[in-house]
Amino acid sequence: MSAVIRVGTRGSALALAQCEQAARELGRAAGLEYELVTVTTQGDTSKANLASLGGTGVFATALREALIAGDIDVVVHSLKDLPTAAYPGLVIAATPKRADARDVLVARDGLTLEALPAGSRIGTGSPRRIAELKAVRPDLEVVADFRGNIDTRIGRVASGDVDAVILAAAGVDRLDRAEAVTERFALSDWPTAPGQGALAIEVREGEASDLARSAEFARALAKGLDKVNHSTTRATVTAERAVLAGLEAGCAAPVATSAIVDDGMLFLTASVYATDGSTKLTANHAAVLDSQSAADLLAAAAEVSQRAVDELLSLGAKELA
Ligand SMILES: NCc1[nH]cc(CCC(=O)O)c1CC(=O)O
Repeated sequence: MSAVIRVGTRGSALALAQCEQAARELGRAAGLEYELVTVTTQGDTSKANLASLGGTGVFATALREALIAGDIDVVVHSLKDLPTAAYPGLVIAATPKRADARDVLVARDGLTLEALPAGSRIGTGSPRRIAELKAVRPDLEVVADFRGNIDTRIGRVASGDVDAVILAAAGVDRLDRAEAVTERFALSDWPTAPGQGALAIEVREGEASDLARSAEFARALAKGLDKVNHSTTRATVTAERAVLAGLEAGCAAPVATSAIVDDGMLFLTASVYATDGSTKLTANHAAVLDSQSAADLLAAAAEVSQRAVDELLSLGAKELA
């Protein structure tokens, strides 16, 4: 079959690298060729601080509009940047196997967070990372007006502009910059953003619509999406995002959640921070998995996230987030 899957992506180096990898897997699984289609989003062009843009969907909206219009067949998103609210007419059809969900430190002279001298300047604009940092090292100085792509951010350490930056391991690894990392923070004491390190492949709902190019193409694409979906990743990110939705918080909120599947159980840790790091509320929950079936995993995800939301709300998360 000669049909080509048109895969929409942002144009940043990271977006292109991760999209290329996901598209290659999807093409192979579907038995179809693929091409990348770059779409510029508001998050790419705006100079404003991401938190002040409202956070929700600044990277996703233009891609989603192109998908609805039928200009592309699928979109590869960083799941972390996708608002939790459903987008009418679109569904997340696959979440490929997640990369490293941790945050990392890139510091001068090989330093760890503990070894950085008091007063060191740390670059990050993420309210979650600022709150987590202030909770453990209130003596460091946060440089919060800090944007730019991953190479730029790492470059600001090399140039001495800041002493360290905090980044997502997945982004650094995907861009082959792991050599710059001086510490990877354990998820158990430094949980990260819901969905961090995971990709979401989004499609139009009910691909039988007249936008689909042929029934045969739609069937091959659906089969490929099913194959690249990783059910453990799907369950863990579903649990994490359900916490964010349950707290009615956005992706810029100081909410950190990390779920893992280990030893026949699904574990979830969820924390809500006061922006200044002075208060941290944490809920830890686990559910036993009867089997590793997709349905079982999703049932466990729903259960642990509901329990975490209930606990965080009863602890007063609404007043903090
Ligand atoms: N908010 C920007 C963003 N969106 C996804 C990633 C990294 C890759 C990922 O989490 O999948 C990053 C960069 C960062 O937070 O350091």
